[in-house]
Order: sequence, then structure tokens, then C-alpha cells
Amino acid sequence: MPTSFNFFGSAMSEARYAILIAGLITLFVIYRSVRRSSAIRQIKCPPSPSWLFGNMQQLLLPPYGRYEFDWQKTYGPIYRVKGCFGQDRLMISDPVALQYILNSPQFKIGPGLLNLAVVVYGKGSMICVDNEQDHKRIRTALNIGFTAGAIRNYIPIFEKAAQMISEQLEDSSSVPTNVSPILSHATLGTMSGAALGYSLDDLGEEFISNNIQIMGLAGARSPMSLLADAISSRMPTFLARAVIHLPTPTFKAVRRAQHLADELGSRVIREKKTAVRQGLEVDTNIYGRLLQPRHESTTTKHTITESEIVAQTAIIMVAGQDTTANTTCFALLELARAPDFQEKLRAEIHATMGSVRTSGAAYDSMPLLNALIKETLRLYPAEAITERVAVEDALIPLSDGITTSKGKLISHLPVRKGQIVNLGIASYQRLESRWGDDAHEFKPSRWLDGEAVKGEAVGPYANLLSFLGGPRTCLGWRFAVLEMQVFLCELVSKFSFALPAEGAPRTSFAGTLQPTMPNGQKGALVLVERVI
Ligand code: HEM
Repeated sequence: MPTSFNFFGSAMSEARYAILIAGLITLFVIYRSVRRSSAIRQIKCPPSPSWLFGNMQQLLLPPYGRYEFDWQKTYGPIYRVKGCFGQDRLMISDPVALQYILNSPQFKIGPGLLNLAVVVYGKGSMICVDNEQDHKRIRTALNIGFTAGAIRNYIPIFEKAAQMISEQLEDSSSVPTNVSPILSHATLGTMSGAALGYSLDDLGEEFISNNIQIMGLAGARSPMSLLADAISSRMPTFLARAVIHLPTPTFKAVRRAQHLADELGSRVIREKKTAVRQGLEVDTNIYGRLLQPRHESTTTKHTITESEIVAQTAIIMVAGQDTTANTTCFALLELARAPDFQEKLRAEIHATMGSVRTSGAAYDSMPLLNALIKETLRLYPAEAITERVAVEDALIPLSDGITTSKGKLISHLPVRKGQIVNLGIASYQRLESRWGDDAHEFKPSRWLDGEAVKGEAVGPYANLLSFLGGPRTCLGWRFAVLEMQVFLCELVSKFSFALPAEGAPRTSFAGTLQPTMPNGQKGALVLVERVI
């Protein structure tokens, strides 16, 4: 049967070709990874416990920072770590190098972070938009809701949410209370109010329960998840993104979250457009304001399409939720450890608040409050490590020269296209050369004593990189700072916070830095007592 013979014959030769092509691709991948790592092979590296995990378990599994901060002491602000499957990654906490990477078109969001962002926020969300002009246009449009002036309008929303947190804490006198879910719920509510003009109830039960599930999933990191991340970051983009369609409970919840966010965004836009047609006021929240120019038929280069607005719903709702909630939890935990500072802060708040309560200026005028927020952001940056990849060969400038393992002093770090770079934000914020010998201590007074930091400014706020820097700086940083100011004022003015006997909380890093309870679950247990 010639046909079938031919079929098998051609199938055999196709198989040979496939093996040959697979072999060539493998050789090419090996050549590229050898060529890439040859540029940095002389950068010092801590011993790697295994080829499979490299240093990733040490770096990323709890408690966070156990190895990383020692490595920084031993190897300095530039060193190499091993990723899973023998990959070479750079760890960078040198401020000049960080500034360069964040502002240079030679670096983009790394594949691991991008895949995660596509899964959590959707591929149309601004963080995933690859074209810099489109990214800038979308950011500029959304920024109308995040300027210093715009965020002052949200103070009543923040204050109402803060009072709701207080009401929930009322009944918890002397019982260890996990403030983490309470704060996470509150930060979801403020974003919903500010962006969409919706209350938490308006979001609907399904949205809320799915959000709780997603926040829980985001809190977990295990050896298996490290391997899964490493594999997906090496897959072709289309395949890595197709993973979301796998029929597992996690991906089902994530798919549902994206669907619900899109549905929510579309619903809000429909309602706002109807309101605009009816001549009603819609510009008090971000989505309303985004639709306003359309109503006035204004087309500017900053115009954002309706589908682009819808595609931002997931990131707008979620990016500021646990980041802000966890940072506030860390601030409360640090206050619980420092009763004297807590007492002074309470006195400052009582002396300042009152008739001037709803003014942004009042919140900015409290030195202790703002020192607490800055110090919390310094030691607990939500995105403790972020990832970038070199899209072309680059020469990264350094603050001070570094000595390679061969004893050579270099002032610039050469990297090849494709090199993965971990930006050590938490490490940068503990650099002794920049923050002083007490860089590892929680010490709000450093912000009151004059110069908290030595060296050039980085980042949008307080010389910190907690909100990153450059064109991809956190869109909501002013929102987050004001929200924390309002929440902390309300809570510290009404309650005292102490640590329960269960023991000191740990810190883990799973997408965001989070407080972890003694049972290993995400959460911040504190003893809360009403003071007025
Ligand atoms: C303490 C609170 C927060 C922290 C520490 C924080 C931190 C960050 C960081 C480090 C990034 C950069 C991620 C990267 O490219 O590697 C980022 C991006 C972003 N954040 Fe925040 N964030 C916070 C609160 C918020 C809030 C309240 C919003 C409100 C919408 C928000 C919205 C965004 C958005 C939209 C991006 C993507 C920006 C872009 O790619 O252009 N964040 N955030």
C-alpha cells in the first residue's frame, strides 16, 4: 500500500527532521544561555544548593530575607544567583544600576513577572502593554485619577472605610485579631469607590468571594510553584499564556476573576455613558472622568478606548489592594512592638485632627505619622524583588566599582540580551552605604533627624523604590500613601496595638511581601484595645 508506505516514509523523515530541528533549537538555547551567562560568570555568586532550584528556595521561600540580606553583606549590591535549572540571574541593589535599568529602554519587564501579570490582570492591563507609546498613552489617561489634586477628593472615601475598619475592631478587645483580611477588604472598597463610584455591596457577592479566593491564592508559594514559574517563564509566550486555560481550581478562579473584572468594567462604562447622555454628573470617580472627554468629543493623543478602560479594571481593583493592606499591617505590627512611639504618634494625631480632619494638608503635616509610613515602606516594600530582562546587550553603570571573582575591578556591568535581572528593592532599602549602619533596624526617627538617605534621589517618594521608579512607577503611589495616612490616623487615634503571646510574625514574599502568622498562613495578629 504505497499510500500508507509513503505516509509512514514521510512521517519517518518528518520525525527525523523534527528531531534535527529540536536538536538545533536545543543547541541554540544552550549557546545563547552560555553566551549570556559568560558575560556575568565572573560576578560573585553564593553557593547553589541544587541545579533544580538553584538559590531560589533560599531567596523566595519564607521567611523572606533570611539569605538575601546576608548575601548582600557578603557580595555587595551586585551579585549573581542561580535560578531554577541552572539559570544565572543578577541580583542588583546598587542605586545607580537600579536607576539605569528602570529608565532604560534596554530593559523590560521579565518573563516571569509578565506571565504572572497576564494571568492575574489580563494581557491588556497596562503593566503587560509592551509598546511604550501605548503604555504611556494609557497611563497618561488614567493618571487623571491619581494626581495629587485628584486623590484629595478620595479623602471622604478613605475616612468612611477607616471608620468601617474601626467598627470591626470594636468587638475584638484583648483577643488576638487578624487585621489582614479586614484591611484587604477595606482597600478593595476604597478603590472601588474611587475608580468606579461603587460600594463593596455594588460589586456583588460573587466578585467579593472570588476576590477573597484570589487574594488567598496569591499568598502561597511553594517549591512546586517556583518550578512552575521557572518553566512557564521559559515557554514561548503563547504557551505560557495558554496555561490559564488548564482545568485546575486555581486557574478556574483566576479566569473567573478576569471575567468578573471585565464584566464589571463594561457595566460601569455602560452606566456612565447612560448618565452622560442624561446630562448627569459622572466625573467624580476615575471611570466617570475617563469618559468625560469622550462626551465632549475631545480627541487628544491621550485618548483611551473603551475596551482599553475595561482592560484596566482588574489591575486598578487589585494592584493597590494587598500592597496597601499589607503595608498597613506591617505598620501596625511595628507599632505593636514600639509602645512608646505608638503613644507619641497617638498624641500627635489627637493634637492635629479635629476640625481640619478632611484636609490632605493635615495628613501631610504629621511628622511621626509620615515617618512611620516611610519607614514601613522602606523595610517592607510590597514588591521586595521585581524582575527585568535585557532586550539588547547593555552596559549598566554602577555607583562604585565591583571586584569580579577573578579580582578585576569593573565600573560598568556588561550584560547580554536576554539576561534576567532581579531588582532587589528590599535590599536597596537596607544598603548600609546609603541608609547607615542601622539600615536593618525599624527606626522611624531616621526620617525626623534630617537626612534619612545619602546619595542621589531615586523613586517617586522619600528616596524609596517601594513604588519603583521610571516610566513604570506605581500609578497609585499617592493614592496608597494618603490611604495609609487616613487609616493609621483613625486606627491609632482610637485603639492601642500590642503583640499577642503567639510570637512575632514572620514575613513571606509571594508576589507581595506579606505578614505571616505562626501557623504559616498569611495574616497579622495583634491585640487591639480601645483607647478613647
Ligand atoms: C503600598 C502600596 C503599593 C505599593 C508598594 C505598590 C508598588 C508597585 C510597584 C513596585 C509597581 C511596579 C511593578 C513592576 O513593574 O515591577 C507597581 C505598579 C503598579 N501599581 Fe502599585 N503599589 C501600591 C499601591 C497601588 C495602588 C493603590 C494602585 C491603584 C490603582 C496601584 C496601581 C499600580 C499600577 C496600575 C501599576 C502598573 C504601572 C505600570 O505598569 O505602568 N498600586 N506598584
